[in-house]
Amino acid sequence: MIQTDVKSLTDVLRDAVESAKDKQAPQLLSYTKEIENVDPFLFFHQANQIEGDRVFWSRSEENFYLVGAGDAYSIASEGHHFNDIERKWTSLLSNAIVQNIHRAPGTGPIAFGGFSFDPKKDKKTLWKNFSDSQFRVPAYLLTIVHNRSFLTVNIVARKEDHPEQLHYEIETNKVLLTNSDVTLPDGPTIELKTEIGSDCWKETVKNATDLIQKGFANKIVLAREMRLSFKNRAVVSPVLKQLSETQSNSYIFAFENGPDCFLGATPERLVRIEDRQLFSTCLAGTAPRGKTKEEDERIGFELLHDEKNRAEHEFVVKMIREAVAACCEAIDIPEKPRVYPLRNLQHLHTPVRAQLKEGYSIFDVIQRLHPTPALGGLPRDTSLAFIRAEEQMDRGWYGAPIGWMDANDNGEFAVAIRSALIQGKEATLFSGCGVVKDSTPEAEYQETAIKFTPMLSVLGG
Ligand SMILES: C=C(O[C@H]1C=CC=C(C(=O)O)[C@@H]1O)C(=O)O
Ligand SMILES: [Mg+2]
Repeated sequence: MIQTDVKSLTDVLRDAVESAKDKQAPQLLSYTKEIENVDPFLFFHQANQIEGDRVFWSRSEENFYLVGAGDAYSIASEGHHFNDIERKWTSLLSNAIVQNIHRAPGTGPIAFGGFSFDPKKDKKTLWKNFSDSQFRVPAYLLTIVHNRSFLTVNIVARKEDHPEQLHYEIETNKVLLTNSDVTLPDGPTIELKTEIGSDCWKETVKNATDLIQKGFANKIVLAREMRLSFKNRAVVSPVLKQLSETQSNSYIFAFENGPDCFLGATPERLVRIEDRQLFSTCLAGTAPRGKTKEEDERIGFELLHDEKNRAEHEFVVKMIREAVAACCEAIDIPEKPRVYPLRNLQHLHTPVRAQLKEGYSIFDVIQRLHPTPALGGLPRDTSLAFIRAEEQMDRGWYGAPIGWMDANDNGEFAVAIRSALIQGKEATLFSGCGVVKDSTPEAEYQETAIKFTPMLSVLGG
């Protein structure tokens, strides 16, 4: 990576085109500048007018936002080729010209993307626009961090490009993206709501429970779908804004691929790496929220002491502890979970902290962690084989890692649950639950019903 001194955009564009000519190969240029504060939802909305797809990421408690417009560069593959993606990303960075004096997290060149849950599952047309592994470097990236806004322009310059022309395009797009004189349209209105294969799903839960009781597995996570039809094409920007306003303690994310947009509000962090510190989360075990403070506290207390939910949770802690031990030191995991409240439900939660050992990257951690028994089960192979064979749906990107990484080895991935795939006038919502020996189909059905609500409520439900 060539870090340039402070130069004007015109000058670095000229450098990039010259370099493309010298190398006879495209040259990635990344140029970051602090800008006036911008509303991230308006930026996302306006990004619809820029060629290419959009991405969104936020953690509202931390006032951290990443909003990407257009693709400067993409890396995609069928299958989970973690090493291959990492190699391509590292090689792209090593040849990039970067001007980023601020070096704030999430600024400069970032790769934003995700994975499918299980590349070995038969694919359904629902997910036809998504690859098993797919990352993009947004052409325009808004980063809001510590109450400051930054705009990074990532551009692949080619030998035949004219620096002045590129400059003109960038300036025009910048004006468009940061235009604050727009209002967000309304969210969608539902015409039809269908839960897919509920009876069959309950049957599968029963089969999984039987298998567990016979000792073939400890835990199997099973998911189901709900389909919505809207009156008009759903616009994503107001949905993201509403998610952000209603779902605290969550990551709000969106990844667009042509006419489709996968989005959600997930409470589950898979891994965050910051200055080689690793943070992960064990999240499993669920109960509803109470209507009054007393009822809420009673339900939370019962959840903490409930044998079935504690078992569901412990399988996750055990596996994450082992996975993290393989690539970290100074591991810190509390003995007991605590209650993690969300708007519509509460979970058992155990935070994980560790120090990533030299020679390991965020991809090494993802590869070891995915899928945790919060989405797959235990043992991993047995549960995945069961899901592959018995689950009636294609999870696609639901339940899989989604997130970003920057040029300084920092990054963060969440597990894409509480999510939906919006496709024009339709949306598919996903919800799953951990089946253990004491599970009953009806209780698991109710649990998955509550897990639809974060998405359903912002989609007009
Ligand atoms: C699989 C989902 O949730 C997981 C995460 C937290 C709690 C879970 C549970 O209690 O079953 C699930 O393992 C989902 O929301 O679709
Ligand atoms: Mg559960």
